[in-house]
Amino acid sequence: MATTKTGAPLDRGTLDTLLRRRLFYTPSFEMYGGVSGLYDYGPPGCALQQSIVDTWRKHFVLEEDMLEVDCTMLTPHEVLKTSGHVDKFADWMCKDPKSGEIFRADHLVEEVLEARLKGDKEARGEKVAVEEEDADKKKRKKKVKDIQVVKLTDEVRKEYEETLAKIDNYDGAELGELIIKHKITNPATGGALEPPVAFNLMFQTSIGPSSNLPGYLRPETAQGQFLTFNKLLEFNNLRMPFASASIGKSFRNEISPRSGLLRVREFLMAEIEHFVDPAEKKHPRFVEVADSVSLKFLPRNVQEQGQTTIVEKTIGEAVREGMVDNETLGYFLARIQLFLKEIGIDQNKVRFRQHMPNEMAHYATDCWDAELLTSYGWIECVGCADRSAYDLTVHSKKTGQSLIVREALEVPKVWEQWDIVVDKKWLGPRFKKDAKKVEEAIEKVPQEEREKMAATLKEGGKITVKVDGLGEVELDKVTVEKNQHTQNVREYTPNVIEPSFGIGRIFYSLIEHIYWTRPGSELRDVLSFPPRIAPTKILIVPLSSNKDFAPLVTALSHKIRRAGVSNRVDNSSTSIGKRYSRNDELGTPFGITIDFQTVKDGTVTLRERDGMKQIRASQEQVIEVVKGILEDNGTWEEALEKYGEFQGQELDE
Ligand SMILES: Nc1ncnc2c1ncn2[C@@H]1O[C@H](COP(=O)(O)OP(=O)(O)OP(=O)(O)O)[C@@H](O)[C@H]1O
Repeated sequence: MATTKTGAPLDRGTLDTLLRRRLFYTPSFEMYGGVSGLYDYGPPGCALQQSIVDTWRKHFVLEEDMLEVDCTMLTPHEVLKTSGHVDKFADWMCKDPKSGEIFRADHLVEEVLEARLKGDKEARGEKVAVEEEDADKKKRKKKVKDIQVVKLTDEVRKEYEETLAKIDNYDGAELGELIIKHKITNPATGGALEPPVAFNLMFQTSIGPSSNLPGYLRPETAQGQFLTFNKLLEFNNLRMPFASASIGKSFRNEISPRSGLLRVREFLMAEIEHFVDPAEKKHPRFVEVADSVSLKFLPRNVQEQGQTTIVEKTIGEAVREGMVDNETLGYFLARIQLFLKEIGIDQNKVRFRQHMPNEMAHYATDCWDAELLTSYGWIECVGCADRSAYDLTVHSKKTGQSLIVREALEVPKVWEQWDIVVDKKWLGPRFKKDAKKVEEAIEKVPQEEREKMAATLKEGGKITVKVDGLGEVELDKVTVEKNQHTQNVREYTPNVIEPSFGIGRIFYSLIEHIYWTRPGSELRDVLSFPPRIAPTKILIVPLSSNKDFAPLVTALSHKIRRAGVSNRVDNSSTSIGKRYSRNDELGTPFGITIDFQTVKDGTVTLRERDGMKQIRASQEQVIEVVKGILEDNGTWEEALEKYGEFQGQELDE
C-alpha cells in the first residue's frame, strides 16, 4: 500500500484534488472536454519543474562539463526511418470489436492478472491492501466482470506471478498467446479481443506547404544529438569522451494515457548522450562513486526467475562482478541516484531494474531503469542504456557521411601482413560488373590462406578465390607479398551511454514522496519539498490588514527578491494560520510575518514549514538564514540555536 512520508496511507484522491486546486497542473483544453494525456502546468507547477530542470542542469551539464544542445522537435521521416522508429517505435494494442474499446495489450494482461491475484488473496482470507484508485479505474472496476474473488491453484498463482515479473519482455505474438491462454477479455464487458497489433507511437505531420516532406514530432531528443555529433566533436577540440545533453519536449501518441502525469502524450525530457571509446568504457570519475554509492538493484536473472527481490550493493561491486556492464554505465547509474536524492526523492522508494533481453533494443548491450515507487506501483522515471555504436553507424551509412573519431596513436602500430595486389587494369575488364564482388572476396581471404597463395605463385601455380555467385575464379595478374604496415591514426565509431529522464514522471513521484498530512484539529496537507526545489521559497504575511503593514510588506518583498529569493505575499483577510496552511499545500518552506513589533523595530518572525517553529530577527538576518539554507551554507537547526525559538502567538492554529 502506498504511504506518505509519515507512514500513513496515501490518499491519492485528496492529493490529486490538492494539486489541481493549487494549480500545480490541470487537464488541457478542459473547457472543450479535455484530451486525455495532455496537461497544462500552473504557476507552482512551472516553478517546480524549473527547479528540477535547474538542479538537473547543475548536476549533469555543469558538473560534468557536457555540451548542451537544443534541437528541433520536428523531425523528417528519413531520420526516424533510419533510426528504426518508423518501423519499430510501437506498442501492442488490442481491440474489442464489439465496443470499439482499445487496450494496450501488456497493460491489460498486467491489470487482469494482478486483479485475479488480488481476488485469490481475498478468497483465501488474506488481507488485501486497499489501493487508491484513480476515478477512471474505479468506474471501470464497478463494471469489471473479470475481477472476482476466486481461489487460484498454487500452480496458476505461480504462473501469474512469473508472467507479471516478466511483463515488459513479451512481444505481440506472446501477449496474444497470454490473452488466449488466460482467457483475458474486455474487463468491463467480457467481450472477446482481437489479437494484438503494433501501433506506432509517433505523431505524423508534413513539413512545408507542399506536404512532400513527411515528418514526425520527435519521440525523444536523442536523434538531434546524434546528428550534431561531428560538430560537437569539433567544438570539443576533437577530445573524447564527451557528452551532449538536451532538455526539451517529446511526443508519443500513447494508446491509453492514464495515471495522470505518468503517461502523457507530450512531456519534457532531459537526455544525455555520452560518447565513449568502445575499447575503453572506463570513467575517470568512477572512483568518486564506486564505494560511496549503494544502489538497490533488480537484476535480469532475478526477474527471469519470476522474482522481484532487491540486491543492494555499491556500484563498484556491481561493475566488478559484471552485473552492470561497464564503468561509464555504472557511473551514470550512481549519478542518477544522487540527482534523485538531491531533489528530495525518498531513497527507500528507488530501485534500478535491469531490462530483460527482449525488452532491450537489439543493439543495446545493457540497460537499467531507475524506477520510483508511487501509488501506481514502480514507475520507470529514468532509462539508462548502453546503445553501442548503433545510432551513429546507421545515420552514417544512410547519409554516406562518416561519424567517427580519428585518434593519433601515441605509439604507431607496426605489423607485417600478406597483401594480395591485383592489377586493376586486368580486374575491371575481366569481371566487369562483378569486379567489386571479386575485390570484396579477395579482401576476405585470411592471412594463412594468403601465405599459401604466395607459395603457390612462387612455384609457378595458379591461385583462385571463391566469389558469391561466380564460384572459384582464377586470379591472373596478381602478386601476394609480405609487407610491413604502420598505423599512426586509429579510427572508431563511439559507443553511446544514454541516461534519459522523464521530468514529468519525476515531478509527480517527488510530490507523492514528500506529501503528508499534519495531524491537528483539522488535517492539513503539506508538501515538504527541499527548500531549494520548492516552487516559492518565502511567504510574506502581514498580521492583519492594518495600513501600517502595507509599505513594509512591499519593501521586504523587494529586498528578498533583490537577494535572489522568490517570495509571494498573502495579504488576504483570512487568519494567519489559514494562510500558512494554504502555503504548506504549496510546499513553501518559509513564512515571514510582519506585525506591530516590525513597525517598531523592523524585526520579523520566520516560520519553518515542517516543524512550524519560529525565530525572531532583523529582516537582513532572516534573509541571510534563508539564503544560507538555499545555498547549503547553513541549516534551520543552526538558525534556531543562534536566534532561539520565538514563542509568539500560536499563529498556526
Ligand atoms: N508517455 C510518457 N509520459 C511521460 N513520461 C514518459 C512517457 N514515455 C516515456 N517517458 C519518460 O521518458 C523516459 C525515457 O523514455 P523511454 O523511451 O526509455 O521510456 P519507455 O521505456 O518507452 O517508457 P514506458 O515503457 O513506461 O512507456 C522514461 O524513463 C520516462 O520517464
